Amino acid sequence: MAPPRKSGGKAPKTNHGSEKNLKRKRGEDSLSSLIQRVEDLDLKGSLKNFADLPLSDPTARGLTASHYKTMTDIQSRAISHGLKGRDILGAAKTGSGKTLAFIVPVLENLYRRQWTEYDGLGALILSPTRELAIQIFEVLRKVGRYHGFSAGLVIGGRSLREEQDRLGRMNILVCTPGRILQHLDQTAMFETNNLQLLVMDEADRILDMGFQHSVDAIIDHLPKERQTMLFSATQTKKVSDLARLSLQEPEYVAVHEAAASATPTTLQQHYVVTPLPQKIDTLWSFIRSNLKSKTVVFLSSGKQVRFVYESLRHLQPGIPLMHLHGRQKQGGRLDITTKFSQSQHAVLFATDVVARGLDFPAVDWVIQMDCPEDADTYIHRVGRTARYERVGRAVLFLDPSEEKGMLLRLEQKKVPIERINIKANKQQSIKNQLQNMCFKDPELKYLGQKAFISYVKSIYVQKDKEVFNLKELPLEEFAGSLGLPGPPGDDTKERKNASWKMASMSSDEDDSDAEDKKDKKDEQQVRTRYDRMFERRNQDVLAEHYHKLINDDGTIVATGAGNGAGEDADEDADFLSVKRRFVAGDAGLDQVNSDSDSDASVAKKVAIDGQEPLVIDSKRREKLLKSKKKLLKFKGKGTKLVYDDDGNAHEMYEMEDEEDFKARGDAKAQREKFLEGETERTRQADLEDKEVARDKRREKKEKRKARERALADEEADEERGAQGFQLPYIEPMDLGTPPPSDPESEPEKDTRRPSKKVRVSFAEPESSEEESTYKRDKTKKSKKKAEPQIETLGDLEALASGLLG
Ligand SMILES: Nc1ncnc2c1ncn2[C@@H]1O[C@H](COP(=O)(O)OP(=O)(O)OP(=O)(O)O)[C@@H](O)[C@H]1O
Repeated sequence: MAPPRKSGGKAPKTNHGSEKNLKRKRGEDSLSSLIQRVEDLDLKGSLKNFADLPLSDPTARGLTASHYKTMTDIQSRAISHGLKGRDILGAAKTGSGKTLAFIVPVLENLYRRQWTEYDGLGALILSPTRELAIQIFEVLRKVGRYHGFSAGLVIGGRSLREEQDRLGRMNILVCTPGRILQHLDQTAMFETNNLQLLVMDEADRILDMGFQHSVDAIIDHLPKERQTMLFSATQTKKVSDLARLSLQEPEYVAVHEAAASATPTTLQQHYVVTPLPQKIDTLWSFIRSNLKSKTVVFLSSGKQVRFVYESLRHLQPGIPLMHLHGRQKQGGRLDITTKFSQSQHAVLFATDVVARGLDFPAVDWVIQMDCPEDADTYIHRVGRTARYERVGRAVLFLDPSEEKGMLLRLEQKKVPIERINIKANKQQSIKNQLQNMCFKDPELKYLGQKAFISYVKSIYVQKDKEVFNLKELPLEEFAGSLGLPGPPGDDTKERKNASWKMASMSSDEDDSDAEDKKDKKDEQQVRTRYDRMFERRNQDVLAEHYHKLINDDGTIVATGAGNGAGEDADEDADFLSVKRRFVAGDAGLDQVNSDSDSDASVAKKVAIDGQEPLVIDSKRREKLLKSKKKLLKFKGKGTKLVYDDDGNAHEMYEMEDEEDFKARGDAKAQREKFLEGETERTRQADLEDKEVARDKRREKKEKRKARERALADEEADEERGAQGFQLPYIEPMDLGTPPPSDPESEPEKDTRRPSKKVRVSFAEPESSEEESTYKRDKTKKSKKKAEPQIETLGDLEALASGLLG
């Protein structure tokens, strides 16, 4: 931040000028000395503290203010290379401080180039998830607070247009691949020609198949001559990846390569062998015995997460439960992330959307209820605990069929893990409660069915068949453990129970069979409200889907909807496909509105006014039949009627009686009189129309003027904001600001630059009081800067939007 200007009388012009020159000279000297120190930096030497590094004053102050003093291993090794502009492949254990290892070089390398907003985008930092991007942005904001760069967070969730307007002014962007690609393709003002640094956090994830297309397209937009830094706990060294990124003799900085384990030494890792049908009981028992802990539970899909969260929530374990998966709305995801971060005791059920990079403070346990797809995913998941020298514990649940294969994979990756057993007296079964709940609550049962199917699919699509073997899994018992009467679509099981029988009235049954109809009628009489709900909700729907998935012989068939484990794509559309069926009869329109419990999935015929019946075989058609307007087209043209004073209806143009007509006089005279009357009526109508048109023109003009006035006001506001008087997160600053402790040495403003250009900084907004003083007197500058009140990620989002503003 620029130090306060001296108040008081004006200094003589000549003195002022020479003072400025002096300051500029000092600034230039300190910059060239910094550049020299970086050149002289010995890459082999091991530095311990940030203070040992050749860093600019704003970065050094940012680090101190954020309480970073001693460097971690990866920081002391990677930052030196980064400062020298080398390409880096950085690999270090989870929670070991990789974020700072790239943030510091980003800030420093732009600083030494004296980067300003006129130079455009200088650094692009890519993250695979929005949550991680926000976290990186927060670190950047904290450490870079004394710099004058503009920084933005581009992760979607707001309109493209809003972001477009601000993107052109950014020096550093933290973003997710999809969103930035959208801008690169569509935002005219967004130039990357000048880009100096590209960073990929969780690089192996960004470079994998899921992001391949986006990343390749992004790289196409970037200049080849740039510094590239890739970081991950499980780093890629694939030559093909390095070629894709045009890395130039990258420095492989792998801190844990020589270490005995790939995971933090402060992390205790265990596994329990718990057959698939007992997993949920084991989880419940674990939660009940750890009510004073903070735990993350990983599951393989969003549907699993939802079901486990909802069902355990109903059972009220005595600790707050939260859930997070990719299909949730952005705002909700951020709220949960913040809430869990701030919680002391809580359980978060999550998919791998939180497996990488997220730095939740003080997590005690990581439970992997569903086996991770590979050892790398395991390492990232357990990395949510035991971060930066803290202790933590992790437990992996393995079905007996997964034990051998998974342990081998973990051993190959140097993950030390030991078996533990569950104390028999602590194990509780919630099977009966779940069955009860699913019976009473069709929504929950529906979630259970979806969870079951998504789990089966996730196992089926796993690549590592030595670990995942669907045939070995007791699926029937697994369904039972979720509170389901059997695997969705398993008719034999359901037929055992009379109350479930109606559920098997699937689309395969022949309605023309009179016997069958009678049976159904009888059964209908004993059906309960729940029975009807079950039929309506899910049995048929999921049964069909499940049949598509599983052949008669029990083997799995490819459905084309094979999503990867952990993928949360909603297949509801598939589930809800309804077979065409017709019911005889010509029920009236009312039938559409009647209770559709028993035949929601069955097509109906509806006759309208004796016309050819319409077949209702889809929701869309049923909706159509409820729309009066749309139905008109089936009703034929109406006739316009006029009513006399007695309320009798008449045709519009009824023929008059001839005698009556003659009695009124000569036909010619009558015609002329009629014409005269009509001419006068038309003239009057014309006058009225003109009046209305005039009013409309006037109104339009007034609106236009109001718009122009508002625009002019806005421009004036912007103008004021551009001078640092109004917009909250914008403040004019100089690059290369020397320490404020020495106000004399502040380099002068670069007078070559136009004075009204916007400079966006990491600096926090002034307090409102200070701000108003600031506005009143342009010459007085607030001496003190308020610390930002960033308590939640929501605040951070707001700040990010501010920075983008
Ligand atoms: N030099 C340091 N001194 C003190 N704390 C630090 C230091 N560097 C990082 N930390 C803290 O360590 C924690 C983990 O850092 P960070 O998130 O950068 O780890 P990471 O290596 O990126 O982890 P992951 O592999 O899970 O992404 C953070 O809370 C961070 O504030």
